[in-house]
Amino acid sequence: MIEVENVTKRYGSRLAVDRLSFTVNRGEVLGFLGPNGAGKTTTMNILTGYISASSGRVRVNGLDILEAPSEVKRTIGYLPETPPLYPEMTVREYLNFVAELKKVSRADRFRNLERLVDLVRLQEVWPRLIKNLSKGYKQRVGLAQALIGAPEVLILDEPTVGLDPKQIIEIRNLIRDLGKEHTILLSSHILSEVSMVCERVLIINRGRIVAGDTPENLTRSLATGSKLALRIAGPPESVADLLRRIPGVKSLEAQGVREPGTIDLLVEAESEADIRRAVFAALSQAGYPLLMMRAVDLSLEEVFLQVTGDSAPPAGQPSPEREVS
Ligand SMILES: Nc1ncnc2c1ncn2[C@@H]1O[C@H](COP(=O)(O)OP(=O)(O)OP(=O)(O)O)[C@@H](O)[C@H]1O
Repeated sequence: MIEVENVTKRYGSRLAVDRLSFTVNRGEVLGFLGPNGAGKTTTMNILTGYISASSGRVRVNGLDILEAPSEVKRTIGYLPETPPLYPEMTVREYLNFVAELKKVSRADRFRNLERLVDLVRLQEVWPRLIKNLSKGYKQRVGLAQALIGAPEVLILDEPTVGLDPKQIIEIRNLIRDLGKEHTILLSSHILSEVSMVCERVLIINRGRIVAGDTPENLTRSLATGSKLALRIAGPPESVADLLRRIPGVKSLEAQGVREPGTIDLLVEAESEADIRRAVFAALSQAGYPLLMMRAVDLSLEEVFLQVTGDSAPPAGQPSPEREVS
């Protein structure tokens, strides 16, 4: 649906996007993840025809953006980071105005807008001035303007930035619903957001793609060995000695005491080794009750930091844990 081939963008001597190539398949929700200044907005502006690339090629639905700009623009709905709203207009006036700009025929306009208002849930604020709306509603109006003219592709630049937690959940749910009928490219620097909403993620850093896969595969492929979080009732020294002797155990890390008389440990296994049964058997044989065992995945935060060149995840950001027993 979208083919980006070797796209480079320079601002003077600054290289914002460096030989970027990727495709977005029809019906896919693709996350575009990267730190500030990575080149996300620049890429999106090129895809939507707002700015031109210094070199490279973009095709949407088989059409080259430089050869058929109007057709390509009709296929794409764009929600820039700051939606282009007119504060002195009511929601109704503004969306009618956008429909006019996008040359939606008068006959289709009413039906188009009625459906949109339903979809984006704007009924309540339809007659109100845009300047008086909350940030969450303004973002919905922004989404509605992107959806006018029924484009197949939606390009959303940081759609939840500046929203409160409730508004963020609402907008994410809305994007997930829109993903059923649209091809979506969504940029974000919030890792949990892309893993919740997107089927595939591209991580971009300094204008280049440094990783791309499903969120699950990214976390799996970069994991060096599996980790287990354990809580065991028993004397810390003896428990640690016992665990160290189990074949396949690579390292142990004390996690402190969270329940009196118990010890919490993080056990890292050699790559591919499944040590769960051996851990259970050794502890039960020694009479040390195993109170908790969880597999600990590499978080998307850790993947992101690995591929963007930082060495460790920020302090106080533990990996999400997955219950296995
Ligand atoms: N109009 C411009 N003139 C000069 N440099 C620019 C311009 N727009 C962007 N840049 C630079 O290009 C690089 C990529 O910027 P871009 O806005 O695309 O990144 P981003 O990933 O969207 O970042 P953010 O998450 O902060 O919006 C940055 O170094 C930025 O300073």
